[in-house]
Amino acid sequence: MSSRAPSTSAPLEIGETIELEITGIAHGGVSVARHDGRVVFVADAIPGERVRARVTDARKKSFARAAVVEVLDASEARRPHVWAEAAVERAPEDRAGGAEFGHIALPHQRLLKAQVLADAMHRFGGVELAAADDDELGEALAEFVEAAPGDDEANGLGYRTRVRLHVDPETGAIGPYAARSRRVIPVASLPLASAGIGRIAPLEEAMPGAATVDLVDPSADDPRMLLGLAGEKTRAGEHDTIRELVEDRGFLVRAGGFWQVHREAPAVLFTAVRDAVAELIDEGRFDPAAGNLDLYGGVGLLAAAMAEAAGPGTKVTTVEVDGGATDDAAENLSELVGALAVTARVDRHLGELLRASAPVRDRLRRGTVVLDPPRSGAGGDVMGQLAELAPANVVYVACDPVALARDTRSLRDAGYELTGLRAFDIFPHTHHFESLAVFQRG
Ligand SMILES: C[S@@+](CC[C@H](N)C(=O)[O-])C[C@H]1O[C@@H](n2cnc3c(N)ncnc32)[C@H](O)[C@@H]1O
Repeated sequence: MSSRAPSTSAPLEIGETIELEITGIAHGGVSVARHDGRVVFVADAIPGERVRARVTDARKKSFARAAVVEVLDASEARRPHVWAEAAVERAPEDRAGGAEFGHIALPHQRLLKAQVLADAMHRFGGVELAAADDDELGEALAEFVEAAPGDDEANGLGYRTRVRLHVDPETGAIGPYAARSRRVIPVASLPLASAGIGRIAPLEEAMPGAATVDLVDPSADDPRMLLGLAGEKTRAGEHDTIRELVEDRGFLVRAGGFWQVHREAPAVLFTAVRDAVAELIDEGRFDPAAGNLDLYGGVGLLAAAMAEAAGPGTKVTTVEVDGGATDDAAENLSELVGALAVTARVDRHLGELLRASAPVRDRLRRGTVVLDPPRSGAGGDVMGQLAELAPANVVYVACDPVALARDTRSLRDAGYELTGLRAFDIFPHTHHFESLAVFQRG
């Protein structure tokens, strides 16, 4: 027999306006409140506020969604939104998406991101961030998520070197989607975008027949616009190679391929991985001649960071599913004599390595794996393969804290210890951030 008490929640109607006390932050850029015992995820609020919010989704029994329409008691961290077209003064359905923390002071955004990471690690990873008491934990969390260079001075604006806009199929109008919807919102400006993108963004034009407009502003090339046509299968910019600079190291990248969106993010992550590997070297735990891997390697940025710490002869194989990116990785890593770029799905490649000879398996066991999976994380199957491969160290770069926490649980269950955790605010004014976790085999 079920021991669950019957729900006493009064039904909520979409469009209804309710008053809410905002009690916390959730993963995904929304705050948490309760209404008649039911959880409500609230957009455009800040924990500690009292707001009036319009119900935007009430289909689920367990929770509803709402968006702030009036702030009754404002948080001290509330600021005028950095993007007029995303502000609470607009109707929720007319607010541009992609800057869901733009109404929050930058240091407070970082505190909320640290709370999300700590909560995810506690709930899904079984890891507690250590502190003597709540005050000390609060102070540690406030400093935990590191700012990218220049962001405090620029209030976190003008950093995006990649922006995707969408085309309204009816009118041809161009703009971002509204939050949690596929409605195109025309906007007058893109405050998070770099100046180069600002110059070429066709915000006042119409492009009937196009589906997407990708704007790219490389650090060592001119900005460009890539049009995705409705119904077209090939990805725009698949064959167009551009040049990026990280410190003084050049990288070839496909214009439509993966590259971090924040101007400073490649250098931030390159340095963080280089430093993590340097620490492993100091501890005598890194073997440059071992079977080192850079999984989900893109154009080889993090393999290059590993070699920067351990020397150009470091053996490292970068594994990436996108053949164009691997071609660029081979070129980008060509001066590193120990580096190899392989086009493969990570699970298939690890499957092959698990069938390799005993000496190869031994080299892999002595190795370090850097992995930087997409938002969904590496997942149970790949983590199981990694556990079987049993490398000495794992350096995990993560863009989703919950996926990182789940994969952390898998590694801990396989006998790894989490020995380092950092986080980087490389997506100001959004809820996104990047983490770096270091694990050592026990
Ligand atoms: C977050 S990006 C990281 C890229 C690179 N480490 C960097 O810092 O530029 C993730 C990469 O994983 C690739 N990818 C996604 N799924 C994959 C899979 N199953 N196997 C191999 N690569 C995959 C994507 O094409 C993308 O280049």
